[in-house]
Amino acid sequence: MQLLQFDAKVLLSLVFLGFIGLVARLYNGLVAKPKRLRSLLTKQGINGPPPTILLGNILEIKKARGSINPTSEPPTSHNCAALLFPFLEKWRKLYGEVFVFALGNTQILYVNQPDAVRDITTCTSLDLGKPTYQFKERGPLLGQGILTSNGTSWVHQRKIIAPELYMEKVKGMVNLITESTITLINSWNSRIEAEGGLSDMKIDSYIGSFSGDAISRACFGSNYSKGEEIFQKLKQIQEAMGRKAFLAGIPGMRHLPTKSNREVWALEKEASALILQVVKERRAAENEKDLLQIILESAKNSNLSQEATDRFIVDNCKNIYLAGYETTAVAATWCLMLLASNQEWQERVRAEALQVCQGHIPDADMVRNMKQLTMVIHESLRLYPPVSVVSREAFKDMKFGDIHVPKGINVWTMVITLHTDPKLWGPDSYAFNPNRFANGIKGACKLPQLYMPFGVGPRVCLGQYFAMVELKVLIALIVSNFSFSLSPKYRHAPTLRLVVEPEHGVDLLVKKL
Ligand code: HEM
Repeated sequence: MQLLQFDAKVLLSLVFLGFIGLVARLYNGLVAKPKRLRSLLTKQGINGPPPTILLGNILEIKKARGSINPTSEPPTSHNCAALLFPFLEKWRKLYGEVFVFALGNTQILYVNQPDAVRDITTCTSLDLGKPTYQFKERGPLLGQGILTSNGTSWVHQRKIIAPELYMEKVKGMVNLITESTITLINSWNSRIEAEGGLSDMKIDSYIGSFSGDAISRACFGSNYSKGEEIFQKLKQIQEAMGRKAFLAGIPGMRHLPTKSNREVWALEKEASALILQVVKERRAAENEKDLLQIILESAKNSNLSQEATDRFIVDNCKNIYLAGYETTAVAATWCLMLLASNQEWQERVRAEALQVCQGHIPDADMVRNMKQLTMVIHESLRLYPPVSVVSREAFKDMKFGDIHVPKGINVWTMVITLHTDPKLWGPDSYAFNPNRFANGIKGACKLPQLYMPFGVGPRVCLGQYFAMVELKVLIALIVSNFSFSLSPKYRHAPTLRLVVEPEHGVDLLVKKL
């Protein structure tokens, strides 16, 4: 009995120690392993001063992000890098434009040194590609479409999709985009009328619906309402994945049939089934020339098995949605926030839109002629770039200038930091001043290649023309129909989810003109 009691105590202690060990392992999995990183880099023979190896502690990062104090004042300084990445900004001041740190098991080379940024972002070697850890984490959401693939598979997909989003093709889509915008204008009109001429509204869901509608029309043509259903499913997958984010970081957890994993898998199945249903209907009709049709035809011509063809179609539809929906929606939302807090620019953009469009719905030529609006959009994308970090993984040892990039390391270029660096943009780099773009991007920045809201090089955004036209049509029609200012409800708190977005949304006081 005595022995048994002792055994029970020992057993309990062992269980307890095991539990502590497990917690420590999990925690350790979330923080850096500097020793391993140091030996990895020393083996690669890095020249010059040794890189700084830091403990990228996820808990510290979370704490720093949580300490942002939202304010109701209209923002006058827009230093998003300091708000969103305080730890990286601190290290940058201490260690310069190139250093190494680790985030969990991922080793990251921070590179914001201009020549190295140029060499890395424009590198055409297939040995430098999209980080593979992202596919693992976001597998159900992205699959293996153009956004996540590398090597010859990426080359193949890019060749098919890119020509469909060239400027010439996008010009033919202006009418689709105006249809989506008019839906938004009508719903704002009804709401303002119902609320007695002035509405205090959170604009995010309206802008999100606009962006989803526009991309649905471009992708699925006449089946766009089905496109919206698919798109709702993708949003649900994204939300469900957000809920299980913590567990997803634990090795092996992604594949276990936990409740949250099962939810994601079920949603993924439903989204795939919906996409394939549209494809089936389409095969019967075969008279459309939208993005889905192009993807379909190319899949048909590439001798893939039925299963591989289906996967190719489903993954690329998902990728185009995900690449094009939230990015454009937040870009438009930030731009409207900036116009609401800078009345002078709102009036300038309105005067230009009214003069260029003369009461007509904007067409491709009118869109091209709105110079003030282009300057405002450039400035808005400079201060609030939806994609704040561009990342790559080296698939073999590489060298850029005197920077050695060991195989397996991830390279981060901080777009958000480059966009507001006073050395590149002058002393007013944190201020909203669209005038800096009066002579184009070259006139605005000392090193114009470092202005990269759409990325640069071989993986530059395929949807940049489409996105610019969307933004221009939307803003031009909004300023032509309404005047708006920031609501007292607005709390300025940029936050980083998949993209840089307003944590509490954007509230505007909107009046009909
Ligand atoms: C304001 C809106 C947008 C912004 C700021 C944006 C930004 C970006 C950036 C920075 C990249 C490059 C990432 C890298 O180099 O790793 C990218 C890639 C991409 N974007 Fe966009 N994007 C926008 C809208 C769109 C739209 C509307 C579409 C589709 C219609 C789209 C489709 C894509 C695709 C397919 C890629 C992947 C290209 C590749 O990897 O080869 N984007 N985007």
